[in-house]
Amino acid sequence: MSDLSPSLADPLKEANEPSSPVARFGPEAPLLMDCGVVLDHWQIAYQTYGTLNADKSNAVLVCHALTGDQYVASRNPITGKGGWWTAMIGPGKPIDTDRFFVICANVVGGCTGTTGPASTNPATGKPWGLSFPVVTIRDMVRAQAALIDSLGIETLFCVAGGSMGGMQVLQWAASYPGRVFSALPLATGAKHSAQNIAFHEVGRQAVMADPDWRQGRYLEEGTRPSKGLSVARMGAHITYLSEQALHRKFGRKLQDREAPTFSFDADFQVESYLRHQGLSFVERFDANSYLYVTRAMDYFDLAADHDGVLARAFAGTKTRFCVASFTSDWLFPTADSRAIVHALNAAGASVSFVELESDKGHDAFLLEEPNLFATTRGFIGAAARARGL
Ligand SMILES: CC(=O)SCCNC(=O)CCNC(=O)[C@H](O)C(C)(C)COP(=O)(O)OP(=O)(O)OC[C@H]1O[C@@H](n2cnc3c(N)ncnc32)[C@H](O)[C@@H]1OP(=O)(O)O
Ligand SMILES: N[C@@H](CCO)C(=O)O
Repeated sequence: MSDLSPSLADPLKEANEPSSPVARFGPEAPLLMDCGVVLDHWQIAYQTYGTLNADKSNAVLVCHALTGDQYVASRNPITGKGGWWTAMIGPGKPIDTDRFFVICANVVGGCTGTTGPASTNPATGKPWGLSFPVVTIRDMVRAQAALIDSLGIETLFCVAGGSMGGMQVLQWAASYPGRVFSALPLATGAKHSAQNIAFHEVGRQAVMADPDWRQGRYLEEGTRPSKGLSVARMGAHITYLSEQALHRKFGRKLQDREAPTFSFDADFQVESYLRHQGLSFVERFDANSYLYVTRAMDYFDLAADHDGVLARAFAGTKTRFCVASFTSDWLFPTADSRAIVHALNAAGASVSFVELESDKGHDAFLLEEPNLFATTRGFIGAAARARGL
């Protein structure tokens, strides 16, 4: 397996050169959003890696998760860190940029260059804030389709992503069935569960309870609701891990001390770790974007868009699917993936399914998981042969 699991020891060393540094696409056509608003002026920030072939048949669209960005396989200029999926994408890697043209775009509502609540509303000259229209997963995908059109790509060879990225993969397959040759939804679901909505609501309330949030107008008022956003991330981060992973990493070990301090300082390593996750998050993410993007996930319910029957979302599909879940993922448990697979089978789709053994929880899809790399390599390789690539 060692050739399938590139080292993550130095993510910057692993980072690739994007073929489109800081590309921005500002379409002439307005974006019609599910909430009924028409966004006249908008843009998408995206990165590409590898080379588009002559007949434009080798494009892989990678969709990012909740707080991801377009820097999927190259240095992120905001954090200075390597891309979030450098283990998966690059020359010779499971999504091989020597063969495929990889595109990754920041979602609408996001905060790394694509239009979102922190962008300026041209009508007022001020940040949109909460006057930005509520975004759905389908809006994100509609915007990506405009980008893909602009690149002259009719059919994507593959659409891949985990978590909220996986929701976009499913939405792509449902909205544009003729434009997706293969689809790789990972650690995801066809709807957000009540428990997941509940966790998101706790996070949003933490943001909105911060007095520096200023009813969403903090950019105009020169404040930042860092404390609220940090607490939101701390809570959410627990859901991305697992009990086993927390025990393995930290157990009940104390942080830089021999004994409890009888205070509310971060005595335990796990407390110090969560504080670090919260603090580093607020340096790279906008609080209002957090409200909008979590909401988009909450609203996602693909069956509801098809008379309550998920299989109808995939009726007549020719797309080849590979669905994967992780054993320790309690945020998007294997049952969620099975529901997708049942619907795909009912729709007569070509689908394979794998439940990957891992104790790393939901975020396992972001980590060095040799079995995930092997699955991806195998699925993409077979699809490429079927596509004649
Ligand atoms: C698909 C997408 O779109 S990507 C989405 C956006 N990106 C992410 O969500 C990535 C952020 N998430 C993470 O980092 C998640 O923790 C994981 C699970 C993916 C990473 O897992 P791992 O690589 O195992 O890292 P781990 O969870 O141990 O965290 C390491 C960090 O915690 C810090 N840390 C570890 N122990 C402690 C401690 N006791 N006290 C304080 N900080 C600590 C490390 O210094 C390191 O900090 P750094 O990231 O600033 O360098
Ligand atoms: N930890 C990842 C996945 C969450 O689903 C993120 O923040 O985007």
